[in-house]
Amino acid sequence: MELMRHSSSFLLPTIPTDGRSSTTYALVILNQNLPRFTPLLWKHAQVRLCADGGANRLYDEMPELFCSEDALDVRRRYKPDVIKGDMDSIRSEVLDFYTTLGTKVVDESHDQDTTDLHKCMSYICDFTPDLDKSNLCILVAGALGGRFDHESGNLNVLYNFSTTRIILISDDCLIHLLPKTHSHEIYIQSSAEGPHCGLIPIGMPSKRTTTTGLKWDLNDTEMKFGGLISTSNIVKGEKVTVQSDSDLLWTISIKKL
Ligand SMILES: Nc1ncnc2c1ncn2[C@@H]1O[C@H](COP(=O)(O)OP(=O)(O)OP(=O)(O)O)[C@@H](O)[C@H]1O
Ligand SMILES: Cc1ncc(C[n+]2csc(CCO)c2C)c(N)n1
Repeated sequence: MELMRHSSSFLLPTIPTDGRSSTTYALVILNQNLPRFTPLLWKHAQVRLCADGGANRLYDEMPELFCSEDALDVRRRYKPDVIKGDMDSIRSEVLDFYTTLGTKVVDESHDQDTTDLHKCMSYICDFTPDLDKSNLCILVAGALGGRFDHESGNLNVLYNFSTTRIILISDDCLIHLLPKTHSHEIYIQSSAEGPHCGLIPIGMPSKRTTTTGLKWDLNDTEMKFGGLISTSNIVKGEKVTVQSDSDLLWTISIKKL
């Protein structure tokens, strides 16, 4: 079975080069509290999108993260490449502001069956020919901690685009999918994340999951909703390994620095 490596290097000020081909990051900003480290994610990303009302968050909340600076200067500095969605949440002054700066706007108000995040994923996957997708990782800021229907829709996108690396991020934690097609090595950035973590079998039960590197490791253990799921687990060291017969969600806390 092929090995998949994971590392939250995007939480670090500079991404270490380890000899492997470097990751290309894309950033999607959602309509939910902007995580305090969004400027770091922005710096690492090569393409930046707002999902509809996510543009309001960028416009309103980015200046709050740079409170000693002029708000207009901050807004001009953080100009998204694309705003895409059904455009029922973005305010007209925000749309006008970014359109004038040259942001591309993709109005898909005709599609009322997919979420604005889903629309942004399709854009990154299908309409960014210049983006190197050989090692692409999509960071989604503001994906958790709000309405449960939206949170569930955001999780569903991990399954809709299960062959793409996607990381859902809030101020408190991150979540990504560990596909059953691979065994997984997760390198813990202990200055920025942990120790609390979880392995969640959403979608279907797992008959057998085996881990190393956790305080409560699983050893060919069954996990299912209605039975055992691994919450409030703790990472012990630098590396966690996971192998499972089911897709699992990996979640880990983000440290308040
Ligand atoms: N409260 C929330 N919690 C988590 N994610 C959210 C929340 N609100 C919005 N999002 C995410 O941000 C994206 C854009 O949000 P926006 O408010 O523009 O969506 P919407 O479809 O217009 O919402 P609504 O259901 O209120 O009409 C959504 O597709 C979703 O992924
Ligand atoms: C079964 C079903 N439930 C809800 C919606 C509504 N919906 C889902 S995504 C979306 C767009 C949000 O920007 C809307 C309105 C639907 N179409 N089908």
